[in-house]
Parts: sequence; C-alpha cells; structure tokens
Amino acid sequence: MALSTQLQQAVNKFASHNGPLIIATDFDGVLAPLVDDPNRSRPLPRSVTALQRLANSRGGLVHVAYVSGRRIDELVQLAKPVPGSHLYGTHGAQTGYIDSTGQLVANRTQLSSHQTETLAAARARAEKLAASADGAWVEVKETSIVLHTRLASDRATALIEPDFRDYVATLDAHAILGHDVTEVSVTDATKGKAIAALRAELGAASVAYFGDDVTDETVFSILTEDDLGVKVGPGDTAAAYRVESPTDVAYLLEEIADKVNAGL
Ligand SMILES: O=P(O)(O)OC[C@H]1O[C@H](O[C@H]2O[C@H](CO)[C@@H](O)[C@H](O)[C@H]2O)[C@H](O)[C@@H](O)[C@@H]1O
Repeated sequence: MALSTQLQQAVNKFASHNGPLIIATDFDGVLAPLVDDPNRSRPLPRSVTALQRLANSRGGLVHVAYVSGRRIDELVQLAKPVPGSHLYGTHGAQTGYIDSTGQLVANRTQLSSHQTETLAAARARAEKLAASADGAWVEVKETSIVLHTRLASDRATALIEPDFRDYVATLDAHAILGHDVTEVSVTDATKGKAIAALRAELGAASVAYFGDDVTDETVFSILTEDDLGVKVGPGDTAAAYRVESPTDVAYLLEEIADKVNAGL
C-alpha cells in the first residue's frame, strides 16, 4: 500500500510531536478482519507487532490504547497488549491497563438494581427475537446485550432489528449500532469519552485513532487538526483520513512505528 501524500504528511506530523503521544485503536474490523463468528476473530500479526513496538517507544512517551466493544478480558486475550497498554472494553464501560507483570488490572463495573433489571428485560426481548430468526443470536456482556444478525437473512433482520431498537427506546438504556449488531447498554460510556479522559490524564500532544464503526465516530468527532483520525472502510465519517482494510491499518501502524522510532 502506498500512502497518499496527505496521509504520509499527517503521519510525519503526528510523529514529530515532542510530548506524549496516544495511539488508540478499535479491534473488530480494524486490527482484525470481520468474520461470522466473533470467537474466530484474530488480529493481523503485523498490527499486533507494530503496536507492541509502539508501546515500547520513546522511553514511555508513546501510549497505546485498545478501545473496543468487546469485553475487556476478551480484548486482552485477542489483541495481546504489552505492559503499559491502556484497555477500554464494552465501548469504554470497562477500563483497565496491563501491569508490569503482563496482567490485566481492570475496574469492576457496579450496576444498580435498576440497571440489572433493564439489562434482563433487554436480554429477554433479544432472545425472543433471535429465536424467531435463523442465524440471529444474543451476546451477553456485563453492561450490555447484543443482538447479532450477521448470519440472519435480510428479511429476518429487517423484522427483528427495528423491533429491538423500538423496544430499547422504551427502556432507560442506550442503543449502540454496529456492523450487523444492535446493542443495548445501561451505561452512557462512549469510546469518545474514554479517549478524551485518557488525553487529559496524559496531557497528550496528539492522538492517532483507527476505527471502522459508528461507535468510533464518538472519537473522530473530538479529534483536532493536531490529531490523526483514520476511518477504516466505507461510510460517513468525521475522520480526516480513510484506508480500506485491516491490511492497510497494519501498513500504517508499521509506518507510524518507524517514524516514531526514527524520532522524525
Ligand atoms: O468496537 P469493536 O472492537 O469493533 O467491537 C464491536 C463488536 O465487535 C464484535 O462484533 C463484530 O465483529 C464480529 C467478528 O468479526 C462480527 O461477527 C460482528 O458482526 C461485528 O459486529 C463483538 O461480537 C461485539 O460484542 C462488539 O461490540
């Protein structure tokens, strides 16, 4: 892949900042190609290695963050983050980091009884709808419920997705739309809030962010001209740059790692 002149300049500008840098990335559709079974999803090895190189750059001034809709423990298992990495699971509802021994240290989410009841109601509705559509299934997370429709027919999806969305609108909860998923969350966490908090905590000079989904727009929309926002794949976006696929992301991460380590 050859970078456009504008994207190459943006990479050079990102690497030229002297202060702390954040390289943050979504997982599914960005580090890992989308697949039918989330359990079979794997990140591209080149991206894993590039992020591990970046996490060890400039004597600790480069911070790597993984920001995903996945559960935080699942994200760690799949992405293989190195010590010092920042982790955000379930769209920012779960936060943590990898300590010096390689262990995940994560904050526990405490749900109120109202939130637990809301989640149970959403789960019951999602399971009923999934049972009515071949291929649809339900994923249960600590703070959200996901109705997956990737393997359901278009006709079935057109019936059950709007039904679930309408039901969610009657609950004290938030709908999160993604690739062939409708998720209902009982927290108001977003990826954008997570990255804004990390930027403030670290006093970062610049943030590079990679994402492919609607949820990633909450990050792209808070980036400035000093940052590097890269949308992966098609669709409307507030990101300034776009690449086509996880393979392009691997190339770009290697390029950023080279430039950051060269001290450009
Ligand atoms: O924020 P992300 O890292 O992109 O996570 C979003 C969701 O990812 C998973 O679902 C997506 O990837 C699956 C595997 O490729 C695919 O089958 C599904 O259609 C995609 O929506 C995960 O299962 C969800 O929990 C995440 O919220």
